[in-house]
Amino acid sequence: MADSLKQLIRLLGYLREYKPHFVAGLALVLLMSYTSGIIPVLIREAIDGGITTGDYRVAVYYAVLILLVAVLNGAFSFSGRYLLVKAAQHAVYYLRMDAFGAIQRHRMEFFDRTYSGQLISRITNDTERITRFLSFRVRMFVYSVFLIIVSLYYMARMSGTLTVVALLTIAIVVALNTTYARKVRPIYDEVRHQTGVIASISTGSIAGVKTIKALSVEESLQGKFEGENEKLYGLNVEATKITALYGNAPFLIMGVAMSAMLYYGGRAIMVGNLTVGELTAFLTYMLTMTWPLRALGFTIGDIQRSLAAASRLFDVIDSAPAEVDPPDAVELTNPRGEIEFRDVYLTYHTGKTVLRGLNLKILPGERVLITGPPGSGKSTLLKLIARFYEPEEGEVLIDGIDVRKVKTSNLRKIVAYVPQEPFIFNRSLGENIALAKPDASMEEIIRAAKIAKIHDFIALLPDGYDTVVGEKGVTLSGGQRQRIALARALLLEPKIILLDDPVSNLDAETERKLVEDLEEILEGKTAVIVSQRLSMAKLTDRVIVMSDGRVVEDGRPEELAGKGGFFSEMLGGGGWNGQ
Ligand SMILES: Nc1ncnc2c1ncn2[C@@H]1O[C@H](COP(=O)(O)OP(=O)(O)OP(=O)(O)O)[C@@H](O)[C@H]1O
Repeated sequence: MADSLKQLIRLLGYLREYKPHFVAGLALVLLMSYTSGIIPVLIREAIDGGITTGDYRVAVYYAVLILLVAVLNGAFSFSGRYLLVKAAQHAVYYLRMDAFGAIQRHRMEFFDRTYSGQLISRITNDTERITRFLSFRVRMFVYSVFLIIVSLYYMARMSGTLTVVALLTIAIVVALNTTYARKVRPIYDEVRHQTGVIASISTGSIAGVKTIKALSVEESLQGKFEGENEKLYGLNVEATKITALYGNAPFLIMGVAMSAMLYYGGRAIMVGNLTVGELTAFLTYMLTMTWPLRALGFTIGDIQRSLAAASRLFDVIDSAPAEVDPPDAVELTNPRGEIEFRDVYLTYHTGKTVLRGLNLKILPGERVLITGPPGSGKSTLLKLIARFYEPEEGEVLIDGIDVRKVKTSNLRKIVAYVPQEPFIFNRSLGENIALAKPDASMEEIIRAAKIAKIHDFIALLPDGYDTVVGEKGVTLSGGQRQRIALARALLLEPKIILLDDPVSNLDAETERKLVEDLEEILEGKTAVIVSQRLSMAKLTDRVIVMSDGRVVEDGRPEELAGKGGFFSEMLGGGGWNGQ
């Protein structure tokens, strides 16, 4: 409870300069409740003071008054809703910005632990729920509670017994609606989840259509889809059953209450304890309250859930590092490109220890091939140089400085990491190359593309560098994607270039060309290349073989070729010169 209050206060803090709008919106909602609550009293006056006494002018007077109050009620409702929705949208705008910023600041490890779908849901579903809460639920809550108070006040002044009947009815209906909301919500959550499952099977089957057709697995996929579709159907039927039962029960109870009022009220009128106007007012109150009572049941259940959504978003925000760099971070102005691992240990969040006391020094301008069996920690080594992960023990140094002490923006300029499967965004080729330097000039982009040997291909496209890649745009081959990623990396003129398995997805001819071009691309840079391919060894002047997180072979390729270890096995008995 105290926790929920804290979340609520923090959430309201996001209203910032829109707090007055929010407060004014709430005040207008109160006025709206009041104007709704006063109408039955005016009806009573019209009946008792005009209709039953035959005073035509009194009846007309109240009719006009009711019309005026109704117009006011509409105006309050409109402006209250407008102000609250505007304020809520602003609060959620800031919240979304905060959450997105925090996600950007999070370290790689966070993304290993968190499902991307969950994060997307935080930014989309959770913020949507909070918007609804701040604009609609809060409004309905305030409106309903205040309307009930106003109604009970006027009712109590007319008849104690009838007010007790009304009060009992209110309690039962709110309890029923709250139970209904509590029962149906988990099912609707499952419906939402199941709809997601069906969507992901559909997208998977569309994205992976080639594999599905190649393996002829359409039928088994259809079977899987059918199973999930049946589940969704079952859930919807269950929700409908609960809705049918609980959705109608409150109307029945209201009906019972009104007939009891009519019976008791009728007798009270006959003995002169109640007027016709008063009874009509009571019945009108019951009708006026039917919908607010229903909304109240839902709102009560939703407060907790909306605050839980807010709390999930706050968790994402709070767990992100406030600053990416430590305050004493330095810049390397004239990097030489030396890399050193000093007794480095790394364990991933899964508990898997990948590096165990790694020691390694790579000299400026050296070209090193890192090879070894799968899972031996080769890619991890590259990721530590780029500081995607930080060692739990030991240090990774560039030019003798711990990478943790180098400003991230500076480090990204010095070290370029080209992943095995580079991500090409659904944007233009020019934007994709200039990703790390959005203000790069066209000359810079073209220069990088030329060095990466992709310029000629781009120049031949009708839209050149403005050609959009991806859905509804041009499709790139594996080799072209690699070269775009290389151009992207080269744009910042890095001193150190890290290539993670650059040729694994390429055919022999594309691989041969890339190796040839890399000779030029890597000119004057320290290069660390992870690969199992011999073609890559041809490019390098040193080979390091990793096994189980340690260096087991280290030397010039021609030296290692004859040693009978992993590298000479990789040569397949052909020897270094024989290749
Ligand atoms: N982000 C991560 N979270 C948890 N474990 C990881 C992560 N990345 C890698 N690992 C694990 O660490 C071990 C080493 O992985 P790494 O990718 O460094 O090996 P590798 O030698 O490059 O393998 P490959 O040649 O198959 O790419 C593997 O067992 C892998 O499952």
